[in-house]
Amino acid sequence: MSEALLLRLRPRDLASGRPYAERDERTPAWHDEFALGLWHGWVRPALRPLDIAGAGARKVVRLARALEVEMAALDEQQLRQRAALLRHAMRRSRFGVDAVAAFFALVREVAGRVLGKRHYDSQLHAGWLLLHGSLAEMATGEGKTFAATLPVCAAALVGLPVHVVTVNDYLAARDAEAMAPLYAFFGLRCGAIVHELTRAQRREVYAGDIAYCSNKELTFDYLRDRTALGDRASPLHRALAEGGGMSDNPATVLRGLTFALVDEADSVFIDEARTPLILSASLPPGARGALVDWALAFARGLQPARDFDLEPAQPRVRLNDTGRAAVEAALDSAAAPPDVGLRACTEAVTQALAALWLYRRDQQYVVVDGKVQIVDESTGRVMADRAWERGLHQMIEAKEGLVLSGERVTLARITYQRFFRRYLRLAGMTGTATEVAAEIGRVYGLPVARVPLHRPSLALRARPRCLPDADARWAAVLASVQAQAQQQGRPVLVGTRTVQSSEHLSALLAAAGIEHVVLNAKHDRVEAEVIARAGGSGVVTVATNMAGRGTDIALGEGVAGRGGLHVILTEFHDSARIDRQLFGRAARQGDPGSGEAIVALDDELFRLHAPLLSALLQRLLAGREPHAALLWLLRRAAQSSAESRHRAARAASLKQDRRLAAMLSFSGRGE
Ligand SMILES: Nc1ncnc2c1ncn2[C@@H]1O[C@H](COP(=O)(O)OP(=O)(O)OP(=O)(O)O)[C@@H](O)[C@H]1O
Repeated sequence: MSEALLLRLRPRDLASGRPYAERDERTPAWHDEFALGLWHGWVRPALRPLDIAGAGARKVVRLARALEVEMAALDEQQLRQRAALLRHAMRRSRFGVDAVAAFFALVREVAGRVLGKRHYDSQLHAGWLLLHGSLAEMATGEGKTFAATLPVCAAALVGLPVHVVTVNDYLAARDAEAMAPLYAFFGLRCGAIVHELTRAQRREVYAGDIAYCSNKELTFDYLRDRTALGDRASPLHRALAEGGGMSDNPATVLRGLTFALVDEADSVFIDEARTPLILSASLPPGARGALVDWALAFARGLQPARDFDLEPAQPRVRLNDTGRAAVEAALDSAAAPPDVGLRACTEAVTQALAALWLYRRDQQYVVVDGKVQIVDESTGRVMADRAWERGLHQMIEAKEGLVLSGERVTLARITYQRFFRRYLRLAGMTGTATEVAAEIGRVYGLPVARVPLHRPSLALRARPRCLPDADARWAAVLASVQAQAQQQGRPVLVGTRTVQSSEHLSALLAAAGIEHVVLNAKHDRVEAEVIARAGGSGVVTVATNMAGRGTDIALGEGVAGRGGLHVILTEFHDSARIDRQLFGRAARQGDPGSGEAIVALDDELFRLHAPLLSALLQRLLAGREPHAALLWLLRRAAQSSAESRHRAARAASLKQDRRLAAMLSFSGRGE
């Protein structure tokens, strides 16, 4: 949305408790999407040397630098007065270069006084790009959280409600608390939305100027608002409301989707965009319990290949003709559940097979307090309140011998793709966007722009190693931990892909007498303390992907002199971006640090996504380590196959979401 329109929003358009400002979604025609993909994927990268977006940013940096001395001479009162003037100047000039540069110089000065740190030039550069709705790619550790305060202050000061979106509650609370004093200086109210808050508390936070929140909490709040608004969420009703024909609706908590700044944008826009968010209500389990038990018992008697085909890479399971015939025959027997047709039975058996063969405890889910909780593969975190669809969740509960939760009915659903496109102004930042720039441009309309490094990186990367099997890998990891932590006194972060492997490694470390801490979806309550200690000399931290993104490990006394943090990656992820994020925990902001990958040839990634090549290598190498070039090839093959599968899943999910939305709006329901 253009600045002119954005800045024309009046306070009453942005009040809470009424149908609110958001972009009306129009499904782009295929040729528009194609053209956007071409532009963002090929033309823009080719134009990068001209760096059109960067020209404005560099001018902002230059002008802000020139104002440094002048700003430093102002006292607090004068700084506030100047901020009030610049507020008008930014509005009038629609966030023009001169006004924004002067305002950024002022924020930099204030930050130095109230937070004890001043924005680097690279952060000013990023700030300009973000304010104008780009996806700023800043290397890991360059200080995105702090850079975000510049556009956030500018937008909030001119009266736009700002949502700073991050990937989890821990980061939302941490960032809001750390940055609050800066916002307070300008009289801006900032708060964090975390899972525990009530609706009333949420409304209070959103009513402030700046809300830090996780993508999940924000989207669910939106879905609840849309459900509360019901039919009145349509553009027609909003128009009526603007004419004063509709009363305020206290059931909503948000104040519209005006400006969102999404941290770790590739994680939110891409990795988490495969599954839609579903607002559901629980029905009592009722008669389904009998069907679930029967299907599970029946499925236990079936055999792969004979009765069903397994496709773990998808992941999918399909009954074949023999399996279907067996279900049909079983229906006639006395043990079959009463009053259930063949279709429902076949579906239940298929779900039971998926529960038994595809979903493993401590990998795709954990059992905490008697409940099955899904673990998000890319973030390593529990996705509270999410459940698998179409009875699969209950099937897994039955497999684990837990009390069945009720069947769920969908009240509203939306994918992140459709949700974030509704913001009038959207911006994002991440350390890893290049690979997905085309998709982000096509789907979200966001151009990707790279921000120069503040200081040259001192990261050291050892040659990746690929051991013949998992046991050999763990032995090598143990040896490396001993060498780095015990002999050299460096802190070591070992990243594992699943909860199960983190526990396996933990047992091995304990047996070897190596003191360590574990951070995974089962112990997420201790996260802040674990991270606070993880940079100490000789401290060993074993963590799933929970520590793979956004986590800032501060180096302890004397650690930089010993080489800084050492990161060990024990399994490649489906996407190279996630690997890079894990390595990005070390060597931040010009600190020393290093990383190494120690993987195994029989890792799931290779087995599922490059089965032929990995089998061939296993045969040819017969226990030896592959040459670096061969490992590179294997990794490329597996990761690009996994990524293209995920891309297809995202496209399918978006298509289904649009179809369902069209059906629901046709039948008179909002979402
Ligand atoms: N201008 C600055 N002056 C001093 N310290 C800074 C500055 N900017 C950021 N930092 C510090 O640098 C560290 C890294 O910042 P932060 O965690 O925001 O990085 P990041 O870019 O978000 O990293 P990641 O990509 O891993 O999420 C933090 O400890 C932060 O306080």
